[in-house]
Amino acid sequence: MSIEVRNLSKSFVDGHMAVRGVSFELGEGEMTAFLGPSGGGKTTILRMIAGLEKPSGGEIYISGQRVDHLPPQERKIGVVFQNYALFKHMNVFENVAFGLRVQKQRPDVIQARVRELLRRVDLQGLEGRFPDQLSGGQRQRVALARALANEPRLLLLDEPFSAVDAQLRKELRSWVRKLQQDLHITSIFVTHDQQEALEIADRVVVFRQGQLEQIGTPEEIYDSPDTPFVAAFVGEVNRYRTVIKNGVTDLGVLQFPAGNVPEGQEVVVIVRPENVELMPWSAAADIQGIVLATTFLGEFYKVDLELADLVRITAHVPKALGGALREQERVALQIKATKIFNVA
Ligand SMILES: Nc1ncnc2c1ncn2[C@@H]1O[C@H](COP(=O)(O)OP(=O)(O)OP(=O)(O)O)[C@@H](O)[C@H]1O
Repeated sequence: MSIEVRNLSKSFVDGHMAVRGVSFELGEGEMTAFLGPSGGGKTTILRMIAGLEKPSGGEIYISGQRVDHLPPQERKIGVVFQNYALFKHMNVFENVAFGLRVQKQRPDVIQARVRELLRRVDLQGLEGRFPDQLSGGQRQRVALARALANEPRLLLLDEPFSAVDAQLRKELRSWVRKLQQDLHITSIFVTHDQQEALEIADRVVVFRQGQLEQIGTPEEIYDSPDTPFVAAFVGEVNRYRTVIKNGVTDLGVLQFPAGNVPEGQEVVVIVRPENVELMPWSAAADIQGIVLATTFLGEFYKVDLELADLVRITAHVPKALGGALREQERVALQIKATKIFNVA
């Protein structure tokens, strides 16, 4: 089911505008990540879509049907929250069956549906356990099965794995992605972890201070950020503030072509560390630098350098190269600006 939000806003009783005129459209069967720093409005938007919070303004449509006046149970939405929110006094089977019993489904239908869901979330055999007899990851899978029980047309996941450790979180993430694709269910996944958003989603929506900063595929958000904020939030950056002079950025040694940015314009230049290439030193190289520090980060080395004019830059380089670099070593560099933003 597609979902469309038009000019959605929310101010709480204290007058604080948590969401400010947000509009977007998400395609059928897509997994969308809502990404942004704490307080950006992600949870509030999700709760308004679910019907748990009343919008102050704007409209919400699911498959073209306006739903913002409907109570939550009539929206056909499944929700999984970060705190497990299972019924403690019910076993796994009853937790998953809960919504079906409310709907007064026949016992044989309930049996079949719950078994099918527990198979899907890999929890066969644990039907009789109670929530406090399960691991954190198992509990979240029960929560997911429960959210799917009534065949929702939309699945909302609010930081569902934030309470489990990093390794398990990674596993659950790829597992939920596979389940979502198997079921082809339109889903929204709230996270403030950029890695998680890029990995799990077909599309990413970045929020900041209640406003939508950018919407796009993970590649678009990473490679073509619309704002310096998005660039810095979805990856590491070198960031320089300067002006355009003689058709290039006025950064001493870093003279990036200004393109169609006018003379005298103030700009922010963003360079991703992987766009900084290190090569053996040569006196003829346009850009030369000195290695200040190297840090091993598992898949690559982070290398901090100083260039002429005291310009500092960080590079991410392959292991074979990074491991051989020494502090104070001289190197040549090739640097590509990731993006040049005009400062208003
Ligand atoms: N019930 C409430 N009453 C008043 N203010 C609220 C309420 N709920 C949220 N807010 C405020 O609205 C803003 C957005 O909060 P929200 O939880 O939507 O952000 P978020 O992006 O989901 O952040 P987090 O990642 O921390 O959950 C925050 O400034 C928050 O303090």
